[in-house]
Amino acid sequence: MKTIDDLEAQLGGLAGKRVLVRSDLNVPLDHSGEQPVITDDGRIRASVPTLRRLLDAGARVVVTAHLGRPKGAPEARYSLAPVHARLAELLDGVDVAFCPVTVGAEATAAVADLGDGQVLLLENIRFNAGETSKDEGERGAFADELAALADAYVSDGFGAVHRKHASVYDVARRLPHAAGGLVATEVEVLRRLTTHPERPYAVVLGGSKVSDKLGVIDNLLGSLLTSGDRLLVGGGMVFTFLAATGREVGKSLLEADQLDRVRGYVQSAQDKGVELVLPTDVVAATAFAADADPQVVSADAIPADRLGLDIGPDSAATFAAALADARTVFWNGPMGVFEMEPYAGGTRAVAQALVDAKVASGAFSVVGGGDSAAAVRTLGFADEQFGHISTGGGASLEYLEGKQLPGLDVLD
Ligand SMILES: Nc1ncnc2c1ncn2[C@@H]1O[C@H](COP(=O)(O)OP(=O)(O)O)[C@@H](O)[C@H]1O
Ligand SMILES: O=C(OP(=O)(O)O)[C@H](O)COP(=O)(O)O
Repeated sequence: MKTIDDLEAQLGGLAGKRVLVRSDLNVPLDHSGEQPVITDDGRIRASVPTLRRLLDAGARVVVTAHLGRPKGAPEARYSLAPVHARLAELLDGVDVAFCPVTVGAEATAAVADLGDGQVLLLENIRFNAGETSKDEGERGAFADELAALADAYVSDGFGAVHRKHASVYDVARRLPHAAGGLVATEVEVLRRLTTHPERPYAVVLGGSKVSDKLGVIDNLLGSLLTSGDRLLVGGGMVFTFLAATGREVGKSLLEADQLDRVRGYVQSAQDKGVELVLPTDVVAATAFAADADPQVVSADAIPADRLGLDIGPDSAATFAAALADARTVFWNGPMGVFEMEPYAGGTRAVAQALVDAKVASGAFSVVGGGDSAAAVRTLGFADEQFGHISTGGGASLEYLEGKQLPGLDVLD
């Protein structure tokens, strides 16, 4: 992949050049108060070194990013305005402007107003249907508009490189381009996770993007994980596993159309000698709320009127034991709704197990994903206690599967 140094050489310097940077600024926001509050600014902080590198070279930096999953039209709760405020604080001493649209006359004028060494953050790129469109023509037309804003493109939004989206993929085909420092660092870690990894290898999966992440298991079992390795499943996706193995899951998250597929995974893990570790107990509540009478119940007997919001204490101990002697661990997706204290125990226990495995046996432990990174930080762990905290969950998983990632392929 070409670096920013290569791009600089190719363009004869970056001073005065308009550089479009795709960052991943998809940070968790707490909307319970009057103003949204960023609960973990890790992705914004991770974007800063590449921006500084470009600003130091005298570039005019246009940043584009998404927040959440709006449906191709503006929605106030997904505005990047709070992210702009934090980015401006982190880029102390730099002029950081915000444009309330992504493309068109207003964006063009805002870019024209940029001076050397200044930054413009464009509003959530997913407010435009062209960004995520499956129609190549529609996506391409939007990418043309984006490309018209800049002289060069830097891909630094590692968390989104598995998406074939206009700002991740198509725009790189239209402008001189390079990988930013964050993408380069993340790819190095992924290479270490896939090239002669020390075993036992453990992958821990959880979170709520169930349909996205269930799909990766097939390939993980076929490629990365071998006999003696472990796959631990918690979070929202576990209920599809419990249901697939004949258990009632009450009102828990369930992907009913994936049951056959998941039965296949269970069989495949058995055939390959990969230990599949599922929870034996669950913290179940009457509603998706902290005060909804959380109770520990057996995973075999989740009451019909309850939903599972965390793995239970016995499961947490089993998960920790399965991680204790692992030499390589990749973890994506919280074990429960860690944002509410009654459902944070499983995530805390898994985080502690990763920390312990690093101390006890020098395990290489990687935590990936926006919410997973937020979870370990808000639960009081420090980045240094892990081998690496990755800004990408789904992106890392797809790489581990051996898949081609559109946003990386296009940079080669
Ligand atoms: N049992 C569960 N039911 C519903 N949501 C869950 C459950 N367990 C975890 N979650 C939620 O999953 C979210 C994170 O999922 P995801 O986006 O897949 O992770 P990441 O951003 O780390 O890749 C968290 O906000 C958490 O509250
Ligand atoms: O949060 C993200 O991914 P992650 O939850 O897998 O870490 C990225 O910003 C990608 O977002 P998307 O999964 O809505 O495309």
